[in-house]
Amino acid sequence: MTDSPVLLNKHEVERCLSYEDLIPRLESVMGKFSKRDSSEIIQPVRSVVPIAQHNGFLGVMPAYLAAEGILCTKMVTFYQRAEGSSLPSTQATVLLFDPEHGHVTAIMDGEAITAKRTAAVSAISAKLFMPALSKVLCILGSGQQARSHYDVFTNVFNFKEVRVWSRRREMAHRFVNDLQGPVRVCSSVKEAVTGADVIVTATGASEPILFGEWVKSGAHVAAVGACRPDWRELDDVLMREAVVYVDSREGATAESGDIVLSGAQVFAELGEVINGSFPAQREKTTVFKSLGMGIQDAVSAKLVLEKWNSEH
Ligand SMILES: NC(=O)C1=CN([C@@H]2O[C@H](COP(=O)(O)OP(=O)(O)OC[C@H]3O[C@@H](n4cnc5c(N)ncnc54)[C@H](O)[C@@H]3O)[C@@H](O)[C@H]2O)C=CC1
Ligand SMILES: O=C(O)C1=NCCCC1
Repeated sequence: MTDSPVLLNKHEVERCLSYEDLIPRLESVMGKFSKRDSSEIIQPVRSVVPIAQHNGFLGVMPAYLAAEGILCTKMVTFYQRAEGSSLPSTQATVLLFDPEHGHVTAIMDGEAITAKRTAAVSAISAKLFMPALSKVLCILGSGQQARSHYDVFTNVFNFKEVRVWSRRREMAHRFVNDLQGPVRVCSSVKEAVTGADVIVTATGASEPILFGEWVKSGAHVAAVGACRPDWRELDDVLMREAVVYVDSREGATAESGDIVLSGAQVFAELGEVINGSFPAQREKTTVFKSLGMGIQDAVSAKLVLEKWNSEH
């Protein structure tokens, strides 16, 4: 008879997951993933089931990390909601298994994991690719990802100015009112991104909202939205002129409209830069196209369980 799985809600998961612990684990696992050693890591591309009647998708994201003894899957739904809807667009549950015997050891909220690990990975990309002496951060969008990106970027870096743009100005003001530090609300994407050193795109857009002609040469773009092969956040000019990094080449080819439809070449995976097999071209305009990976959820969930176990 095995023990019942530990059940952790969003509040507990949030409390048990710090960026300080998360960032080094994500760097390590993404470096290992990019070595493509299947005796160490197995992570297929996400399976996606469209729910066309309701503008949604179900994604299933399994991963096995043999050396760390982590067997995990996340189930995530993402829905294109009407502006101002009280329901989150991204909802998720993460299961951890005992890899030796196959039973479930923990069932936890995946919303907090998704928000934090995605923002932490973008922060890793910024650490590698943003211009030296970056002063201005710009966030496009005002939802869950915008908030987690604001939290980690202002924690890890020292920006002099933070700007936010959201489709409805009122939502940008609501976002800013919840924060401690000063943030400038901008009325257009062009105004928000002009002169910015780092731009985070975290919207539900399916057509380009960020145009290369507005982006300062040498800026770094962490592109988090547009996770379907026919969705875009960035235009062709930006995609073709920038040096493009991705989290996973297979994921990007299967899921990123910004890459597939622009015909942009992927220069390297983030893990390949972490490993030293490809350079970080910090002096050029760079795009990190993030789609999200099961291994990121797996190491995050393990951290949460370790912390929780240490307290009980
Ligand atoms: N790369 C990754 O690992 C992950 C990516 N995502 C993606 O990140 C994006 C943001 O996710 P959440 O913050 O959870 O969603 P959310 O619903 O909390 O926020 C979405 C934001 O996008 C804005 N928006 C929606 N449609 C828009 C449009 N057509 N044009 C401009 N702005 C628009 C909304 O006003 C809101 O500010 C989504 O595309 C989601 O699929 C989410 C989780 C992980
Ligand atoms: O990695 C994830 O988790 C997600 N990626 C894209 C969209 C929703 C969730």
